[in-house]
Amino acid sequence: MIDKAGDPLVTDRTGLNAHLVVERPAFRLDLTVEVADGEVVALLGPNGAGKTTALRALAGLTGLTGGGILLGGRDLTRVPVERRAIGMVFQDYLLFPHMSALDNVAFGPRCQGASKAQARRTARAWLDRVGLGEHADAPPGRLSGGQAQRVALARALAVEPRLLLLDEPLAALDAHTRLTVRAELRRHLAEFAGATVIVTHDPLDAMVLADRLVVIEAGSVVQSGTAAEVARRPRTDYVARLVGLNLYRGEASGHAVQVGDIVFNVSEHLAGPVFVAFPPTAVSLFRSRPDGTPRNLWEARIDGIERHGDNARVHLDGPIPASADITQAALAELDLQPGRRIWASVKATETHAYPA
Ligand SMILES: Nc1ncnc2c1ncn2[C@@H]1O[C@H](COP(=O)(O)OP(=O)(O)OP(=O)(O)O)[C@@H](O)[C@H]1O
Repeated sequence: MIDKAGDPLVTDRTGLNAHLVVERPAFRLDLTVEVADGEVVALLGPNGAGKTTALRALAGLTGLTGGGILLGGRDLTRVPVERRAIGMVFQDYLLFPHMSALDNVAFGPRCQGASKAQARRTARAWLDRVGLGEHADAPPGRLSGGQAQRVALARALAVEPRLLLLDEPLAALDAHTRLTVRAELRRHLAEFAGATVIVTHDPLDAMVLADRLVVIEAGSVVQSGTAAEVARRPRTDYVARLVGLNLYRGEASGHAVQVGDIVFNVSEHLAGPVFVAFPPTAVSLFRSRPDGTPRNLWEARIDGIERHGDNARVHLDGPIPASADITQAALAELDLQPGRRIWASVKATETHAYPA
């Protein structure tokens, strides 16, 4: 079978099915990304995890050293960038500075063989859709950050791609613009029929824009699922910090979990290797050792304090690293200072344990 683009249709699969292997001297990316038509998947991960490399490999800008890419059943692995039916939005938008917004958007359809008039009609329709019809003649230099982002999105969508790739699409915007543009982008993504992959550092962008998260660390997928699934059962320190939880590996025996020298009482009944997670708000701090059970209790050293409005996050080191959220009033009352020793405890009902 041959599809419209003249390439062999190798399967009847829909959406994106990719196994990306990119080997470099000091880095190896090896991950599988599956995205259904109409689905938005966010690739999240720390610096250097391989997010951009994965996106560039999907686009054909970085060659694969193994694996392959199917898009709508077509094998794209050896198809050159310009024939991939892919739309891309980069962090800094990469608009052509000497062309008007309209010509920037018309560029893709033109490259696909549309007549000049037809390409401009398509571009105008897209600029109207993103609310920029009135700025069609403006060069990128006369657009605000939010407007340039919308032109970049219109340009990516004007080629009617089957796959949309967004690399930190909101990173260049100030906080206020980001809020509105994020909401608009979500609306456009909901209307887009193809598969979308978005790379972001920002958990909020990921949660608002994506149906599913794929967390990458050191070139591999460490966790994937909906934001709620990932947040509920983080499997690495990075994910735990992302969702604001304290996370430890331990050994469970019934309701007790041994984490180093500390025993946590947990509500779950488990055996063998487990994770124990609890939010910083579940940690209580005391100047002297509180009476009662020695479980869920440890002596720590204050490593640092961050103040946020009425609250403070206290970073603890000692037998286990942990964060505690307390009120500014409690901070003053306990006279907490970096370097000071303190007792920390956490309620069993606020810990959550699950198999590792
Ligand atoms: N062109 C290149 N040549 C060689 N190594 C590269 C190249 N680009 C990236 N790398 C390396 O590949 C690894 C993955 O980089 P990549 O940019 O994909 O990570 P990332 O997750 O997008 O990070 P960031 O969030 O910092 O953008 C890093 O170790 C990086 O130093």
